[in-house]
Amino acid sequence: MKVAIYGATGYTGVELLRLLQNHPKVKVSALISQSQAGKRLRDVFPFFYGELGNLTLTEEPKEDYEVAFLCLPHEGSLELVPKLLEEGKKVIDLSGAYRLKDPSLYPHYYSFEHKHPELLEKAVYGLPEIYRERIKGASLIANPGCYPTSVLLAIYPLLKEGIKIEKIVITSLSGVSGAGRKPVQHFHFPEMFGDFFAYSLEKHRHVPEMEGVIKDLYGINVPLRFSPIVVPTSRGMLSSVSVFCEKIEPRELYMETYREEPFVKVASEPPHTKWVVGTNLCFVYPLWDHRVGCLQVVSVIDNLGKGASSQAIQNFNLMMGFEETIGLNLSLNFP
Ligand SMILES: NC(=O)C1=CN([C@@H]2O[C@H](COP(=O)(O)OP(=O)(O)OC[C@H]3O[C@@H](n4cnc5c(N)ncnc54)[C@H](OP(=O)(O)O)[C@@H]3O)[C@@H](O)[C@H]2O)C=CC1
Ligand SMILES: CC(=O)N[C@@H](CCC(=O)OP(=O)(O)O)C(=O)O
Repeated sequence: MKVAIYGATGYTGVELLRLLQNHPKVKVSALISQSQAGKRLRDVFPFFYGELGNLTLTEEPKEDYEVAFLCLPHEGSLELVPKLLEEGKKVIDLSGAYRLKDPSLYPHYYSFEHKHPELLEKAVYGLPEIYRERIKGASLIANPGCYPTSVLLAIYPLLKEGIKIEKIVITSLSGVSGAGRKPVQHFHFPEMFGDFFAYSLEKHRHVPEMEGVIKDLYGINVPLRFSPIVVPTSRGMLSSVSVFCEKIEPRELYMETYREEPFVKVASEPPHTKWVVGTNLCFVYPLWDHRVGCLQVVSVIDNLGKGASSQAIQNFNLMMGFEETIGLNLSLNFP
């Protein structure tokens, strides 16, 4: 299966290439790059060698291919998706440009008018543990954001079971690679090293993304309080999700929900990000707090893995009718 990567030199693009190198059904046939066009991949990233390293980055694809992975800023994907679909390509978009169903949310949360609202209905939200069947028939996948992946997997058993929920309070910690490769002053090494801080407390585009899935599964809106925090590590994400809900004994429900899932594991102690970095795994750890009377769920993922590129490959496998786990049997670096 020939694939093209758009935005090949960004963080999610490079991670995708790292993983696709070992995918037995994939041949990367086009690497699209604006900033590095004309160079070989190995000239930009010496750790890619062999056939892949010798591929030249180009502004437009030179060879035909069947599936496009878009590792672009939201605005870039917004423009490109309709064109690729018209050409008959299947598209996996890692940006947020097609994640929300309601186009009227885009000006507020993304600062642009959505020019292709008809495609929002067509796009399938690519969280396999929830939408596996829809993904299999899709031609456009909106790959989820990293925070929503960690949070939705932490609460999915409750939504599926119809547990009565009053409100959800989320605190999520992310490594700096979540912000992408483009330099920004407050992520500059001397400022970020030894520092961590909350941001976007009043408005983050992942709130309507999570709310949309909750409404779809659960039928009603649930108030969400979301606090993202960036910490001075490169990769990894930990979400602590407090769910004010009817009293439950969560362990069996979580074990039952995820028993057959290859990538979601129920931990028996609070999980670490070092358990997942470099992999497509998510660990969830549910705990009923008898004192406050709420459920706390801690989840960990790699923001560039299950939060982006390896999840995109899981979606690709499903879309193409391959076994869901191929190319994703990944080992991590511990410690
Ligand atoms: N980082 C993360 O943890 C996650 C990111 N995402 C989403 O995935 C997408 C890619 O993210 P990520 O790889 O981190 O981003 P990066 O900033 O690291 O890379 C994006 C790449 O897109 C290309 N590009 C094309 N046009 C532009 C432009 N106008 N401005 C900047 N870059 C441009 C560039 O590559 P080139 O020059 O080669 O064309 C750039 O390196 C984004 O939409 C992001 O929101 C989703 C989940 C997690
Ligand atoms: C640390 C950091 O800045 N993280 C990013 C999340 C990246 C991600 O998942 O995002 P998209 O929705 O952009 O695809 C942020 O909060 O904007």
